[in-house]
Amino acid sequence: MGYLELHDIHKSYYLGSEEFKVLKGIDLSFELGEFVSILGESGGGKSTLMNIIGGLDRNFTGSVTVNGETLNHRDTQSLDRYRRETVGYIYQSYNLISHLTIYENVLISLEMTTMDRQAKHDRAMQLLADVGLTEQVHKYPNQLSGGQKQRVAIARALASDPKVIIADEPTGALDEQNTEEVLQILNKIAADGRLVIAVTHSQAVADSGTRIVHLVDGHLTDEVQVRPKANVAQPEQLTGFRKLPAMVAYKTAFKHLKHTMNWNALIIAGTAIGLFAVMLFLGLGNGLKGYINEQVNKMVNPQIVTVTRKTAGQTTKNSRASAAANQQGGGAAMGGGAAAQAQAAQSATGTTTTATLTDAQIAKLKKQAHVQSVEKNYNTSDVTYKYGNKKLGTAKLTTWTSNNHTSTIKVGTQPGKNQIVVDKKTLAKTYSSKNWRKLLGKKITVKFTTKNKNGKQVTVNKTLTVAGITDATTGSVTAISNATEQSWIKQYHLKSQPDTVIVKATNRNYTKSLTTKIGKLKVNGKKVFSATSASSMIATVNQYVNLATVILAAIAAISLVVSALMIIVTMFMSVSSRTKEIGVLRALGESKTDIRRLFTSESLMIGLASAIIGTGVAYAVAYGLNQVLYAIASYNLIQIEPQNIILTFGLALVISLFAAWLPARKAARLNPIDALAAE
Ligand SMILES: Nc1ncnc2c1ncn2[C@@H]1O[C@H](COP(=O)(O)OP(=O)(O)OP(=O)(O)O)[C@@H](O)[C@H]1O
Repeated sequence: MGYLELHDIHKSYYLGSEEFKVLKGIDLSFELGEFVSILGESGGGKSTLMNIIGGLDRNFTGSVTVNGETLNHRDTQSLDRYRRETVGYIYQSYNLISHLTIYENVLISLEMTTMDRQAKHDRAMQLLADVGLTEQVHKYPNQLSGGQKQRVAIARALASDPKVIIADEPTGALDEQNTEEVLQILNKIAADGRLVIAVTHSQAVADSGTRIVHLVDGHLTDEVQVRPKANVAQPEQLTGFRKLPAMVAYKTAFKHLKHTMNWNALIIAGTAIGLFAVMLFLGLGNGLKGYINEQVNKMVNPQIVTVTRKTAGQTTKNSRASAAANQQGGGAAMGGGAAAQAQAAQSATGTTTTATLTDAQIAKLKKQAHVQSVEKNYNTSDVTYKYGNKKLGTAKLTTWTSNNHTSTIKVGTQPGKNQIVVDKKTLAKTYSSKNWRKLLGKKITVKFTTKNKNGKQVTVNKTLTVAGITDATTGSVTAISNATEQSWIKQYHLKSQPDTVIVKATNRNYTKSLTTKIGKLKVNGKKVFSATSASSMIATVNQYVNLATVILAAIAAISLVVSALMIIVTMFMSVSSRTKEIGVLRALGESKTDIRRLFTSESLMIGLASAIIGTGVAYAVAYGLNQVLYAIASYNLIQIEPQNIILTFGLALVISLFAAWLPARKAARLNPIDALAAE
């Protein structure tokens, strides 16, 4: 029984429904130690037979037996294994991988063995030394002569220590001297106990082997035993085998990426620009939100919820603001969102009514979860202020609460008992437009008319010390302390119910939920409170900023579609320019998965490089822009956050995987024979 046997092999090609019989019943047996030449005319079916022996062709009838076991041609995996473990190929046109050095060309075959790193290196170097190429190991194939290339191919074929070497016209492209050298090497390989099967139409080449088989018109016609085969004991298998590790595919992909860097650099740059733009817009969105937050929180306390009564229809007619307004027939000069809430609707008759909050309602607010404090806030419109005989102006008077930011006090402090803070623009500047600061510490009189709790008209006329001068961007703030207010209520028997209460949350994180909750609170089945807070305002503004950010980032992301198309084109170009390489790798025993991984990982590397560059540029541009914008806004307006980076890398990953999908699939599905035949 031979080491390798062919039994009744038939093979036909079809052009449409027309059948062309190429092999018409081949029976042949080979022994280890033989160098068999299959001699025949061009078109006689020699290469077809070699592809069947080498496990590249699956569409034939008959069987191939190796070492007593019949090859299962229907099972791709066992064919991959057969090529990986048993067969080594030498081609007429060398078929070296052009972007790998000759050392790497040999190593790629060793990567599917279980040898350790050092052993693989030593074997590759030894094999290259055996074919006289020690000096050339770091050269690329295009830097070698034809004879040298064929010797690299021989070293590669021998690398994984296969039992069978298939050589398809191994000397077809060589001159006489190189032909002689290659034939000597092939003879030595057979003499070492392997089986060498060579296809040739050269009688001279055939004569240098141990046996010649003639293939004519699909039949074996006659056999000539040139000399006896080498008689050596079957050498022990040098190594075990494994599937190609994923890392090797990544490394090979990286080498190819480097090799074609000029073109790939453009693709990477294009994709990086798209990713950079997405990231910058997201960073700008973050920055704007942060800036708005900061600005609003500078003006108002973020823990505060301002609560008033819900509708004018439910008002009581006893508030001081309404009394004053009724008497004097004027609207109050109101400032700030909270104060605006305090003013109820003006009726058609021109009277203003303001709703007040009862003690029971205030108690209900105090009971809510996450409430730290509840302060009464009194607002009185049309209050007249005088310094001596000099009238400073008429303005609303309010009580100082936690909602007033101390940063609004330009000079002085917040008011204590019998003290007042006055607004710079409406009052202090009347005192002196230049030396308005000098009003600080002066005593001024405060006068207004209102109805007391018995409905009687009273005039409040008090002298207070100016403790501070305010300048708030939200509007004019002239305020007394709650202690002063309470003493007036006592002295003049004024109503003690406030028109506004200031609810302070235990933590700014609760402000928004507390605002919503208070707005929904019911007394006697009716919603009674109207609640506003800076947090809910900020949330609304943030919603708009988010919307704008997403739209801008999405527009930028459109450019990524172009990037994806560019990567697809590159990958398709890569597949077609590497078709032969795909055939070689399959012949070496790489599986479809290995080939798919090769292209997918190259595309992923393009995506990854783009994301890294895009992120780097985004950070650099953000830094530069922030330097410029800081001068205007005193804030870093572009803030790239970790989740933006994650999103960008995610996008790059999706794009590159998507772009690689079709080309990698095409590459993996290539028939190894067609791939090897590619020009
Ligand atoms: N994929 C194919 N489809 C159709 N016909 C094919 C195909 N491959 C080979 N043939 C035909 O099969 C026959 C045998 O081809 P094969 O390549 O095996 O011959 P060969 O003996 O190796 O020739 P050469 O010495 O010129 O390389 C030829 O007539 C060829 O035209």
